[in-house]
Amino acid sequence: MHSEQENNSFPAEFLERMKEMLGEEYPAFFESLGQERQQSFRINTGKTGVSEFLQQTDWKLKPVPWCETGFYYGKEIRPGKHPYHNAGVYYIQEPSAMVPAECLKAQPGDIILDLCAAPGGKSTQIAAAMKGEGILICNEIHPARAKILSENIERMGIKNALVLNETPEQLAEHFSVCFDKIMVDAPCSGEGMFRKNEEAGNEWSLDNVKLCADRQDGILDCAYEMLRPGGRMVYSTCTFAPEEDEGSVHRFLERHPDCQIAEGIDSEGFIHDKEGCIRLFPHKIEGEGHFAAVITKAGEGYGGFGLTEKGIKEKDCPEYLSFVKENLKEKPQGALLKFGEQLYLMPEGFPALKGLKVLRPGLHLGTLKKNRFEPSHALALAMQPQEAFHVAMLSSGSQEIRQYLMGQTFSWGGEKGWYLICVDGYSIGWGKLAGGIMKNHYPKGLRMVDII
Ligand SMILES: C[S@@+](CC[C@H](N)C(=O)[O-])C[C@H]1O[C@@H](n2cnc3c(N)ncnc32)[C@H](O)[C@@H]1O
Repeated sequence: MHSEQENNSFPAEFLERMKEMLGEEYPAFFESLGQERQQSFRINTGKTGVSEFLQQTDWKLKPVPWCETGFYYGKEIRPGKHPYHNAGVYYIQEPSAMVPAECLKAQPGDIILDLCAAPGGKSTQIAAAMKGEGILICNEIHPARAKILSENIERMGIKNALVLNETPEQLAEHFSVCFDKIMVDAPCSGEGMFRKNEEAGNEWSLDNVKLCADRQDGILDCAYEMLRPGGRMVYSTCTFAPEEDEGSVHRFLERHPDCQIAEGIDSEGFIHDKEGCIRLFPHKIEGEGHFAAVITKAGEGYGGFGLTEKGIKEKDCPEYLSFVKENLKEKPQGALLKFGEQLYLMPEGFPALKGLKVLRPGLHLGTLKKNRFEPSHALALAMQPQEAFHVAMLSSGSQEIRQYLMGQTFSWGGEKGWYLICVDGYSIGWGKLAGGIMKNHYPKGLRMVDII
C-alpha cells in the first residue's frame, strides 16, 4: 500500500479533485498511481499478420483486450532495440491510447484527418485499419513534432498518408466538410499520464486545466468545420479533468446541435457515462487514464476534396522509370509529384497542396539526381520483399543485420545493384552491392549503437 507521502510527486489539488470525483473508489485509484505502468505495442498489420508475428517470436505477450493488434510485453523484452522496430513491424504504444482509434472505426477507402497527430500512435493505427486505401491526412502544429510524426509514418511503411504542419484554423479554411472521419486527440493537462511521465505532474495547475479546455473548444470547432455531414469524429484526451473531458464534449454539443454522441467500443473495466463517453481509470484496467467520446454529425455527404493534385507525367522522370524497370517487379500505382529533386507518389484524389505546409506529400519515392535515381528509405519500408528483384534476406540474429543497422558494409554475393535489405522477411532499407560488398544506405540519422 502506498501512502500519500510516497506519492508526493502528485499535486495535492489534483489528488483532492480525484478524491471528490471517485468517492469510495479513490483509495484503489491512489494505490494504482504507485504501481508500475504497463508496456505494450501494436503489431503493424500493414507489414505482417498478428498470428504470423506471434509464431515468429518467442516473446511472452499478453493481448490488450480492446485492441486485436495490441499486446502487453514484459521487462525482459526491449522491442525498441530490436531490428523489428526499425522495420516498422510494431509501434510501441500505451494500451489505453489504443482506444480512440478503435472507436473511430476507420475503413479502407475513408478520407480521414488526424488533427493533433504527433508522434503518430493514432495515425499509424488508423492507417493499418485503412489497409492502404483512401486518404489519411496527419497534421501536427509543432514543427519538430511534425518531423517525428513523418518519420513514424515512414517507418510503418504507410503509402496513403500526407503529413502537414498547420494550425487547426488554417486547416479548417482549406478543408471545409471534406472528411468522413476525424481524430481529435487533443493537447490536454495529461493527468492520466502522471504515472508514465513523472515530470508531467510538476506542470499541473488548475489554471492550465482551464487553458487546455479553452484550447480544446477552438480545436473541436475547427474539426466540426472539416467533418462532412454524416461524418464521425473521436475526441480523446489523456486527462481525468472533467472540464477537458465531458465538459469539452458538452460545450461542443451546445454550440453544434446537429452533432450527437455515438457508441464507441467496450471492454471490461471501461466506464461509460449516461451519454456514452468512455473513461479509463488505471485501477479498473491495465493501462493509463484516458477519455474518449465518439461524435457524429447529422446529415449525409461524401468525403473528398474539391481541388486535387494532378501530378506530373511519368515520361518526365526517365531516371525513376529505369530504376523501376531494373529493380521493382511492378510499378507503384498513383500519381507522381515532384518537389525540387524529390519525387513522391500520391494516391488518387489527393488534395491540392498549394498554401499548406507539407512535410510529406504521400510516399517519398526517392531523389532525382543527374542521370540517376536514388530510392528513398520510405520506399524500402513500404515494400514487401516479393516486390523487389534483388533482396538480401537477413535474420534478426545475424551479424549482417547488426552491421547494417550500425551503418557498416557487409559481404554479400550476387549481381551488382540495389538490394532491398530485409530482416526475417520484413523490409528495412536499401543496400547497393558492388564487388561482393553491400554498401550501406541505411539513413545516417537512424543508425544504431545498441541492438539486441
Ligand atoms: C495528445 S498529443 C497527440 C498524440 C498523438 N495523437 C498520438 O497518438 O501519437 C496532442 C498533440 O496536439 C498538439 N497541439 C498542441 N497545441 C495544439 C493546438 N493549439 N492545436 C492543435 N494541436 C495542438 C501537440 O503538439 C501534440 O502533439
